[in-house]
Amino acid sequence: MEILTSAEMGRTDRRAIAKGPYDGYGLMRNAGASVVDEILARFAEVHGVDVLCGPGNNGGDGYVVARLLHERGLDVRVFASAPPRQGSDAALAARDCSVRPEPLSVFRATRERLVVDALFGAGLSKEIGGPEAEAIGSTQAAGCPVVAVDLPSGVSGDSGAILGAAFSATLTVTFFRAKPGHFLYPGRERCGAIVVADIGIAPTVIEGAGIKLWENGPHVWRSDFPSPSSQMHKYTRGHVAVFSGGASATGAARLSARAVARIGAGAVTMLSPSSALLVNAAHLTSIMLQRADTLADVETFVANRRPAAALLGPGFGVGETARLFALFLLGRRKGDLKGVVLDADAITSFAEEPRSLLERMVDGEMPELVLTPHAAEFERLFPDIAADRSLSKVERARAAALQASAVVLLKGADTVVAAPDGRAVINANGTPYLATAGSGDVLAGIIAGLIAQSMPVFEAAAAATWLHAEAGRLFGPGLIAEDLPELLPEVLSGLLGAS
Ligand SMILES: NC(=O)C1=CN([C@@H]2O[C@H](COP(=O)(O)OP(=O)(O)OC[C@H]3O[C@@H](n4cnc5c(N)ncnc54)[C@H](O)[C@@H]3O)[C@@H](O)[C@H]2O)[C@@H](O)CC1
Ligand SMILES: Nc1ncnc2c1ncn2[C@@H]1O[C@H](COP(=O)(O)OP(=O)(O)O)[C@@H](O)[C@H]1O
Ligand SMILES: [K+]
Repeated sequence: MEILTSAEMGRTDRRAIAKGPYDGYGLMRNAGASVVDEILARFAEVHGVDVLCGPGNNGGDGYVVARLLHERGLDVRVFASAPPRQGSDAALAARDCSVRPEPLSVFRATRERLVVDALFGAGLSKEIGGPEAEAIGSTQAAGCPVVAVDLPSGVSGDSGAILGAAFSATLTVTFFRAKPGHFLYPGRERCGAIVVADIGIAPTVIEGAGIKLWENGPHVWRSDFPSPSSQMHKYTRGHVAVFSGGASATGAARLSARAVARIGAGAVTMLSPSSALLVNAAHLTSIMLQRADTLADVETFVANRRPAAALLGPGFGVGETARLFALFLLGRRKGDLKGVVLDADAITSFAEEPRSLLERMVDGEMPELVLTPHAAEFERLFPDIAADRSLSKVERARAAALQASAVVLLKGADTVVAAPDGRAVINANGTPYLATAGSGDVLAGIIAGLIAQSMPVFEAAAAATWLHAEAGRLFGPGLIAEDLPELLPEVLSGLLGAS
């Protein structure tokens, strides 16, 4: 499913109205009716409803909700912060609603009554204050159920930021397509359950509109997902080089290597410094081991063994060696090395001089780069982008992807994956159980393993994020990073259809 910004949704509404069959008020009636359907289905025991209406079209939806619930015999009160603009669709909706509005300033929430929040939706343009903020405070104190129309008022639809104050909804009913603020924190935790209602806008209305943001899921990348063909051998199935850290830091790379293998790459070689060879040898079985202390060692390995993808960073150590190895790998030809995943220490190694990485020479023949920073690593590599508080997480990841000519996977509970061409996904199937040491190392391994199997890099990073989160959810409480690669076969069976 596409995710639309407020501006894109506004354009979509206008196109839909121009195309018909519904005019603006028709869409508003459909929107209100869809909210009412959800209320009746989910809050059957509620008899009293307070509908809070703002001055715009979001308030207009509220008047429709109030009218329909009143016609159903519910005890409905309407509280309006300001009257709708004369001649607007909202004014028509208010006219047709026989429940007389009271001023918002007299509204006091009570535990028994449902609150319908129709103060602001896509049009929220400044911080909430005054009677609107008091209404939010009163509702929160009462602890009553809240159904938000389109978005919980106070949540920015574009960034998920809280503008002053915001409702915490039990249920949010949005229209046609979700907005970034439904998926990005902190907005996401204010939405409660999210329903995307069909209000009679044909999906074809957004064709050609250049929408480049999606909720992450198989629909984004399933058609590029690799499966082995009968003619393949282990090296054509994808060979990945994973770089190990020193003797006391080998576990991270082994987690990555295990994930590379489990996601279906045919062969994995661990490149290990001499100091860690014995530790790695004691722990590796199907994964091959190769000594690599110097750049010359890496050059020889790459020239002779031609891995399809390389992963550098987990447990590797921060410093000159990481920079040297990374820039060497990125200087190969795509025909030899499809992609390079730089994670963790490999990202931090460029903190002092990000330009040597970000402004490296790039042409279409060079390996693709995937960067997988968490928020702190992101700030080290992209301090200016991180400091710009006006940017949403999607915009930050996109700006970084453009600057680095790389796919950027910005981690967190709402991981965003962005490509230099502007395509981006927000991930929504995660679980806090993924916040465990080594979990990111597994994710990086899954990406490298998919790239080695010829999956395009943006799709590989998006798929890896989703699969990693599915594995985390499948295990649930007690999850440690070691569990994640072992859950991939089950997740893959679900995705590909067990045979
Ligand atoms: N035809 C359409 O365009 C449709 C629009 N729909 C609804 O329309 C909504 C968008 O409507 P609008 O663009 O009118 O926007 P809103 O109704 O979200 O808000 C706009 C109004 O609020 C004021 N405002 C914004 N922030 C404020 C603040 N912090 N304090 C006080 N006043 C503030 C603005 O000056 C403006 O008067 C959507 O969220 C959706 O609920 C639906 O009815 C479906 C069809
Ligand atoms: N609260 C959360 N909800 C969902 N996913 C999370 C949460 N916290 C972390 N994650 C995910 O867990 C992984 C942690 O990776 P990272 O920060 O690199 O940890 P490590 O370096 O220990 O492996 C990332 O994929 C991240 O998106
Ligand atoms: K609202």
